[in-house]
Amino acid sequence: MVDIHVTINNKTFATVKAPTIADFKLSLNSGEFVCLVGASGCGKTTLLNIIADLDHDYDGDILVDKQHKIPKIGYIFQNPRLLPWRTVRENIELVLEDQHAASTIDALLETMQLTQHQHVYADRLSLGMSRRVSIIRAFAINPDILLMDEPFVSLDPPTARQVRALLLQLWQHRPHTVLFVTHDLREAIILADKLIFLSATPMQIISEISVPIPRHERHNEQAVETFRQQLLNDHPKISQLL
Ligand SMILES: Nc1ncnc2c1ncn2[C@@H]1O[C@H](COP(=O)(O)OP(=O)(O)OP(=O)(O)O)[C@@H](O)[C@H]1O
Repeated sequence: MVDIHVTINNKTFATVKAPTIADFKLSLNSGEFVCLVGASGCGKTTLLNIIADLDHDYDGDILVDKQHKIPKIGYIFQNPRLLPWRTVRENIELVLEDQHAASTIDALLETMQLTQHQHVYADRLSLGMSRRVSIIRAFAINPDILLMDEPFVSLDPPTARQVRALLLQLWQHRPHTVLFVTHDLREAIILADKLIFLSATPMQIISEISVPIPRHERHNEQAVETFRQQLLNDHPKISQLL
């Protein structure tokens, strides 16, 4: 686990006049679960792509434990991106080379309740199962940081609840620094240590708020709802982002 400091002085796409991101600083403490909440199109995916080193065309830098280096990234997209002609286990094996891979995969499959499905081809899985496989794949490489771009969007509510709970279980067994993008404030409150609310054009941080609800009470819908209402009352700008 590592601390990550992101500075983006300016990110402007060639075809767009105004900067998409400007004067932006974000610090992620080692092992912290941070949720980014911002309106559609404000620049969240652009930020994740810069951190993942998929986009170099910006003015700024990324520091990993105070050094200039590219963090090892686990990137979980909305689309699970599994190879349909490979089984669950084979899709995970693709990202792991070391000799301890088998026991690592066994443990991850068990935590994500996929042991019985490990030999099923990926195109036979439900969306919720595919998302669980993509989460395993990202954790399996033991990344410095996990980037998650709305990974539970379009799941029905009970499946989203189940996958969220399994993700948290996995994260608590194997703590990682996580940057998680969502439009769903309830989801953000359930998952995050810290919420970061973002403005658009250019994308900047409006507020950073720690979630005071203890982890063992996050399943309590009333506690989550009370905090959500309090946030919306205390920070009227937040409701405009959702
Ligand atoms: N390759 C590109 N070329 C030009 N403009 C782009 C490019 N990629 C993104 N943009 C623009 O940058 C802005 C931010 O896009 P981005 O996808 O990062 O937003 P987002 O916050 O992730 O949106 P959403 O929540 O809808 O996924 C948008 O106005 C988008 O049109």
